[in-house]
Amino acid sequence: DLFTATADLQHMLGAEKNIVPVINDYIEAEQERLEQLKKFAEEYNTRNAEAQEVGTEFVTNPINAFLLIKRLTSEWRQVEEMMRNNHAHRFIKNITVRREENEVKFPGEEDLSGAAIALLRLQDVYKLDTHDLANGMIRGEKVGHKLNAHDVFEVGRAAYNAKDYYHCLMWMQEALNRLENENPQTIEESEILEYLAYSLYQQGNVRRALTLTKKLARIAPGHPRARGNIKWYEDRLDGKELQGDLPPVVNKRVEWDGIPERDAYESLCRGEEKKPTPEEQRKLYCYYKNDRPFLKIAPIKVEIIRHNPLAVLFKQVVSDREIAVIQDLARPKLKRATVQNAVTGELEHASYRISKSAWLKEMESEVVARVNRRIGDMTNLNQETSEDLQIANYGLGGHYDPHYDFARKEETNAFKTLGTGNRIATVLFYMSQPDLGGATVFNKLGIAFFPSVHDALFWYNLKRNGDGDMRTRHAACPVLLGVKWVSNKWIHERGQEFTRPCGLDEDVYERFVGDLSPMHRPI
Ligand SMILES: O=C(O)CCC(=O)C(=O)O
Ligand SMILES: [Fe+2]
Repeated sequence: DLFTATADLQHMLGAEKNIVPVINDYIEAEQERLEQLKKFAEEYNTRNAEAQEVGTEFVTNPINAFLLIKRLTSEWRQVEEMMRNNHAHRFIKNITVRREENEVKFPGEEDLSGAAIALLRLQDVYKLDTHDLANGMIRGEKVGHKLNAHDVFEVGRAAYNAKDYYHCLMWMQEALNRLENENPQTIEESEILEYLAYSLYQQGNVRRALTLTKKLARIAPGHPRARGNIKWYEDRLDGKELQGDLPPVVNKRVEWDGIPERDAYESLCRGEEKKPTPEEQRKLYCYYKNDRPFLKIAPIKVEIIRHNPLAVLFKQVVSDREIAVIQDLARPKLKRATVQNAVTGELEHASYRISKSAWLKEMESEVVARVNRRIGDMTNLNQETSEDLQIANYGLGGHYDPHYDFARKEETNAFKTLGTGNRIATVLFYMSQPDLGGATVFNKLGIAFFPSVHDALFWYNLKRNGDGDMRTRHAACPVLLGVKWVSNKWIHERGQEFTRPCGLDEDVYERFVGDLSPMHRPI
């Protein structure tokens, strides 16, 4: 699939460019063929005109009779042949071969529905209006093309296929509105009506479903399902509620989609943060970190974002050149991100994590090794047991729903093979800055962090007694506009016995990065 990473989507522009010469060559070949056919027609015409002039006597002449027969047999076969000799297959084959040889990346059905579902996700999270989106508007700005009725219908159809009748209804209604002003129309009204009726029914409005289906039967008398559907909706109504005004359309979003904290998460994505109290604010500060030999000459700027649990931002810790090298190394390796099934322990694709990622080993490049060393200097944590550097590129509406980076007690299979214990801390480098959206949000803490390129966010996932810190539940919000690249380093427990010793009580927390104090001392 292409839609899960913008790095791959960019290849599609090449595919579109490739199509133009193919269509043009095809048109040229066809024009030649049609010219020849025209010549045949002209010849038939002149010869027939002569014959008509002579009249019925024309065929009493054996030579003429022979020629006429020939024209209607062997010559006609030639014409037939030429009519059938459409060159389409040759050109289509050409494109198919190139697709298979992967010279050009072509999106498939999965990409079309993935892109449509991405629009719906963005619409919900960022509260975007269907009509505005269909006009190419995001947050009052024109960012893209206007969609025609067929485009809008296609989005609605993807919602329907995902059994998402809430969005199906909105988009089918919009498709219908658009169709009214179209000339020529890009889709048949009857197609829209069938979907619209069904989603109205699913959203609890059987009477409107029935009314629309009756209209469908009227405008498309031969429709294969209209009659049956009318009967079906009538049966649902069971003769009741047939009189009076049609009930208003109430289109409610499905409340349960597997994310218990959905509303809180989405509002954070929109930047609706819980503001820190003046008291909390007073305790936030920046400092130069120079507690390691290398940092004496190149201190690192640290910004404390919040306390207990501590979250900090390391400022300007990766350069443009390093980012470019890392992206170039990662690009050919990008694979759709997987998530671990909590029950089976298997890795699988999931709609709640849309991105592509790659792992980079230290041996692959001095740049990767250098970044790893820097992480040691940033965090004071032992890097020998860390995972390789993970690079992620988010795709259309790319996101990662709320999750923990550490393995919970019940997830016994996680990280077992590594033998390095749980993920004690996370470093998240921002390697690009999306134009809109794409925040990292901590929904329990009520903070949203909008990517700032070159910086890295850092937090401890485990408490000082080794238990997972449930307050670190976090998510990557969908990218609304632009490109999001991040790079993660997951640091493990093993080897941190001296770099992050256990605290004396369960609530001990760091007041700054690398704070070794064993006591709980609130600030
Ligand atoms: O991309 C982000 O903002 C967060 C990514 C994340 O949480 C993860 O990959 O575990
Ligand atoms: Fe995460």
